[in-house]
This record gives sequence, C-alpha cells and structure tokens, in this order.
Amino acid sequence: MKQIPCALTIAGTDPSGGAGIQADLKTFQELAVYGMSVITSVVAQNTTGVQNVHHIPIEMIKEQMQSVFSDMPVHSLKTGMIANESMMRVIVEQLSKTDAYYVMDPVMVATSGDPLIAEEARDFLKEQLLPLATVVTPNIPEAEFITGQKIHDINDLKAAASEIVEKHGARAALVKGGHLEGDAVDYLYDGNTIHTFHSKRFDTTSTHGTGCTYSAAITAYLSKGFPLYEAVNKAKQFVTAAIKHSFPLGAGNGPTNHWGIREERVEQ
Ligand SMILES: Nc1ncnc2c1ncn2[C@@H]1O[C@H](COP(=O)(O)OP(=O)(O)OP(=O)(O)O)[C@@H](O)[C@H]1O
Ligand SMILES: Cc1ncc(COP(=O)(O)O)c(N)n1
Repeated sequence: MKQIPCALTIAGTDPSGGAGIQADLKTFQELAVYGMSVITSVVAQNTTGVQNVHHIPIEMIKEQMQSVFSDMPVHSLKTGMIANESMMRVIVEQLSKTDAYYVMDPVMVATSGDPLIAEEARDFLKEQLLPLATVVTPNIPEAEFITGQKIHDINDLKAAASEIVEKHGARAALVKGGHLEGDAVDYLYDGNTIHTFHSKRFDTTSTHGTGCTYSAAITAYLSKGFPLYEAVNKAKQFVTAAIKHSFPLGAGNGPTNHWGIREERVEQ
C-alpha cells in the first residue's frame, strides 16, 4: 500500500495567512504532503506587524505533540516560532522520542521587526534545540546571533554555515542571504561541502513568511525521501516562485503565493 508522506509543523499562527502554521500547511498541501500542526502561540498579526500574542500553556503543547506522535506517522517535522524556554524544553523532550527529519527555522524576529521569542530563550534555542536539527535555516540576523559574528558579504555567509555545523552541532546549516543586497543566494553546509542556491532578487515587498515557506518546503521534500541537497534545491525553487508570483495584499509586507510554482509550470 502506498504511504503518503507526513509532515508536522510546530509553530505559531498567522491569521492573515502569510507566515507561521498557515504558511507551513499551505506549503505541505501544495507539495502533496499530509500536513499536521502543533500550535505554540496564537499570534494576532498581519502584513503590518504583530498586534498581540497568546501563548498556549506548556502542558497543552505537550499534549498536542503526544496526540500526533501516539497515532500518526511523522516522516519529517519543522519548528518555527517557539516563544520561550519552557516551550522549548517540552519540545526538546518530545523530539528526543522521534527519528523524523527535523528542520529548525530559528525564528526570532518577524519581518515587521516585532520580536517573536523571548530574548532570554535565544541561548537555549542555540544550545539545546540546534544540535537536534537535521538542518537549521537561519537568516542573517539569526546566523549572526548563533555565531556571534557579523555577516557583511557572501564569504561571511559561507563561514557562518560551516561554523554552525562545526562549532554549534547542527547536522547541516542553510544560511539565507535574503537580507543582503544583490541576488538572493543561500549557502548549505552539510558537514562536507558548501552548496550554493541562487536566484535573482525580485523587487517586491511581499516577503512576509518567506522563511516559513522555505523551511516548510524543505520539510515536505525530506518527508518525500529526497536527500537534503535535493530537498533544499527544490524548496529554493518553490520559495522563489512564491516570491515571484506574490500578490499585493495588505498594507505592509504582503504574503507570498503558495501556488506560485503552478504558475511557473504554466509559463514553461
Ligand atoms: N526579494 C527577493 N527575491 C528573491 N528571493 C528572495 C528575496 N528575499 C528573500 N529571498 C529568498 O527567500 C528565502 C528566505 O530568505 P530570507 O533571508 O528572507 O529569510 P527570512 O528572513 O527567514 O524570512 P522571513 O521574511 O520569513 O523572516 C531565501 O531563499 C532568500 O534568498
Ligand atoms: C507565527 C510566525 N512565525 C514566523 C514568522 C516570521 O515570518 P516573517 O519574518 O516573514 O514575518 C511570523 N511572522 N509569525
């Protein structure tokens, strides 16, 4: 009997649909993967920023994870917004019971500049969650926090990817160059080789949720059995198409278009 790939996201919500759990589930669905979710925080947010946050009680996060793991296959999972250390502790405890591929998006601050995790939880994220990751996907500010080094150019990006693996214990690191100028280039270090993923930069402000969408696409492709390099390569194409075909929604940084990849196929 054919088994459907099953992927889980553990993250916060975005009622405006561009980031967080909503972006992750849209991505899973688009890539024909069975999507599941554990909600860590309910976030009142939209394209202009974060208006309010309600954290789910720790026991409830644990129970959601137990509900999934006791009944469902989980071939891969990702974490996004995990707001504080108590949440991180319970997630680490539950993750130690699975051998699913783990994609860690070390979400710290929203595109709008609003903080999404407590300042004092950052060290725990770096020291306890990061070493569990199959791959961690920091943007530049997140990679700067993890390594303690400023990133000015692509050489610094590559050095950060290596350091996050060699010194901080992730199995692989994908450092994203979305916040640099020029082409949108990301570097993956897998413990052996630095791989480059390249796209031209689109002149758009619709970048709300790009990091969520990218990491969810990597998670989806890993659940389908693609090796890490291929999963990232395909996910880069997915997020690039989502940015290219994004729509001007909302008054701030608009969302990406999760069916952008379909528009690519129509154009070919
Ligand atoms: N304007 C753009 N045009 C093309 N690709 C982009 C653009 N901005 C970002 N990217 C790409 O989108 C992906 C997400 O990168 P980014 O560095 O923006 O992550 P992030 O900051 O975690 O995202 P988020 O906005 O969700 O916080 C990367 O592959 C990056 O290269
Ligand atoms: C629940 C949640 N998770 C992650 C992000 C980051 O996405 P972005 O940096 O694009 O705002 C977000 N805004 N909300």
